[in-house]
Amino acid sequence: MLDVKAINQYYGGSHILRDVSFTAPVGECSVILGRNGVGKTTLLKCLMGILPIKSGQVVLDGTDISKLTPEQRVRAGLAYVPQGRDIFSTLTVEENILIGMAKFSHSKAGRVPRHLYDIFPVLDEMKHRRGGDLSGGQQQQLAIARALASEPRVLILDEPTEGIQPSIIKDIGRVIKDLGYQGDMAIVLVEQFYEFAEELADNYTVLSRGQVVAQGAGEDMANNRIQELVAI
Ligand SMILES: Nc1ncnc2c1ncn2[C@@H]1O[C@H](COP(=O)(O)OP(=O)(O)OP(=O)(O)O)[C@@H](O)[C@H]1O
Repeated sequence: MLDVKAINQYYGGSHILRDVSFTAPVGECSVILGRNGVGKTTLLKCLMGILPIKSGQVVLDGTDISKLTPEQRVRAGLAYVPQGRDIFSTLTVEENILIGMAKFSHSKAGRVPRHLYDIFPVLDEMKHRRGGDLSGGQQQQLAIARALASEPRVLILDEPTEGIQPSIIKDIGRVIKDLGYQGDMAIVLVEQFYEFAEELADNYTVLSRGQVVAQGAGEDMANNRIQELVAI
């Protein structure tokens, strides 16, 4: 379980995140919603240690990881699929996935586990192609496979549907749902595509101007009119 406790973050003098707290239980998809610029990506970067926090705590399975470097957090069990995907375009699909396994010993880190290609068959077909030659949707699948290759306890996804065609959005939704059902990782999903978020959410947190303004169970999102809070 990931426990985020009263995080505060600043860019220079601008107070971007204000006492943001939420819990992401294992086996659940925890959705973070909010309009453009409210601080969602900043929050994820703080969870990963890419940006420092001024105060608050990030607690993974009871251990405070707030002071760890991003690399140490990956070793501790966090995996991050950034907005824009950050695929290495000159490396092959297989090499991109292997980068996600860098935390493992040499013997294990050299081969892509079969189940990742079973989850994303298109990556198996294209494993010798360069990452840069893939479509946007295929790159998103590759970025998720690379994150899963580290066998995370917490999978953190920043807008995985952005710029992706509907058929691949469906595939990605199915994968996220299945990962939740497996029950061995917590999923944190930042998403602007409301219907996709509502479909997957076990619980939700809405941010506005860096603050939590609504929180609850995914099944209550419609009744609580959450879409109105995030409509652009
Ligand atoms: N490096 C930076 N320096 C200064 N301000 C920044 C920086 N990065 C982001 N900001 C500002 O911080 C605020 C939060 O940005 P952030 O990218 O976290 O929002 P977001 O909710 O993820 O938005 P989007 O949905 O557009 O990705 C915005 O006002 C943004 O302009």
